[in-house]
Amino acid sequence: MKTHTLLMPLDMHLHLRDGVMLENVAPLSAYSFSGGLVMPNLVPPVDSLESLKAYKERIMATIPNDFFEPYMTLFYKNYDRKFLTGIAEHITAIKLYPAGITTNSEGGVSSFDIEEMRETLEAMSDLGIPLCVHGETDGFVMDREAEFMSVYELLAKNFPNLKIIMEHITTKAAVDMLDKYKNLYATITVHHLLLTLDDVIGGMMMPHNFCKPIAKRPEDLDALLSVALEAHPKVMFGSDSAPHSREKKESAGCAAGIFTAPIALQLLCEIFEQYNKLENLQAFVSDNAQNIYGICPEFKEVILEKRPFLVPKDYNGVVPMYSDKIINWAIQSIE
Ligand SMILES: NC(=O)N[C@@H](CC(=O)O)C(=O)O
Ligand SMILES: [Zn+2]
Ligand SMILES: [Zn+2]
Repeated sequence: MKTHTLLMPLDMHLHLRDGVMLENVAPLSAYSFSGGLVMPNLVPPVDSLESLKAYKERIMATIPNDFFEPYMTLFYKNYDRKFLTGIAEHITAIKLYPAGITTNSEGGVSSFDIEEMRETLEAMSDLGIPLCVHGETDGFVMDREAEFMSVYELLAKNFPNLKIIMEHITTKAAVDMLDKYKNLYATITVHHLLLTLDDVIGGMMMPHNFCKPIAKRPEDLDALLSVALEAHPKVMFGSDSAPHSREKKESAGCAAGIFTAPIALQLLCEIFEQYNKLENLQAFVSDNAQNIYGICPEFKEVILEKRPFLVPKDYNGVVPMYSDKIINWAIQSIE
């Protein structure tokens, strides 16, 4: 049987939620990943040292028997230097959301006035805290990410020593930015390596393929594949696994977010094998992130095997992408 081994897989964009949902999904990530960058968009957002520490403890309590590092993030506000100096050692990044643009982002940034942000972003540069960004404007839905490129350029030029991570990129426009500014990086999800808008609304409407940013055009998918399959050193895997209850997904007013954490590595193997690029998957799912963030995850070895795997209908009521469908790779063992 064909197998493929991955060492210390990392998921550098992960929603673990809170409460019962946290208890349900955190063990699924902890099973197959060494660590993940945990998003701060709880209600209310994680925006203080107290709430950050308490959230990390609640995460750790759900995974008593697994080695899994929750790399914590703080919800971006125009924090002052003193506050940032005190919190720097407790966080891996700060996550910026434009106000109202995605799930639980109401308290985000409503104006990208560089002068208003200068103190915070200069302090982050000096302290070596990366800035992760959900990069969408409030324009027409298919153009939101491309329109946001001017904001990335403004940030990259004004803060040349700030590491800026374009989160969950979905367009050729974003891919083209990677080689233009030395301080711009990106995460790519597994679903954006598989889906276009057709898979969301091209036939029957598919709520479990609906997320922000929405999947785009075939040429965008090709651009994402080109950098992911080569494991371009400035891109890394971030699932953006974003669980919502079945009720919130299968309803009028479907919540944005695709739940992929438990099937992400299997799907990545399938994609990379299909394009004969399995040898680059290790860099995409771990090595690049280690270099970009300067992190050293705990040892974990995940052996995957090529065999039909029926994706569960749901995980305690949370429906994954490709629910009840057969995919071609499965997890064989983990050490
Ligand atoms: N990606 C999504 O569609 N949803 C995410 C938020 C986000 O990452 O934008 C969520 O928290 O549900
Ligand atoms: Zn986002
Ligand atoms: Zn997200």
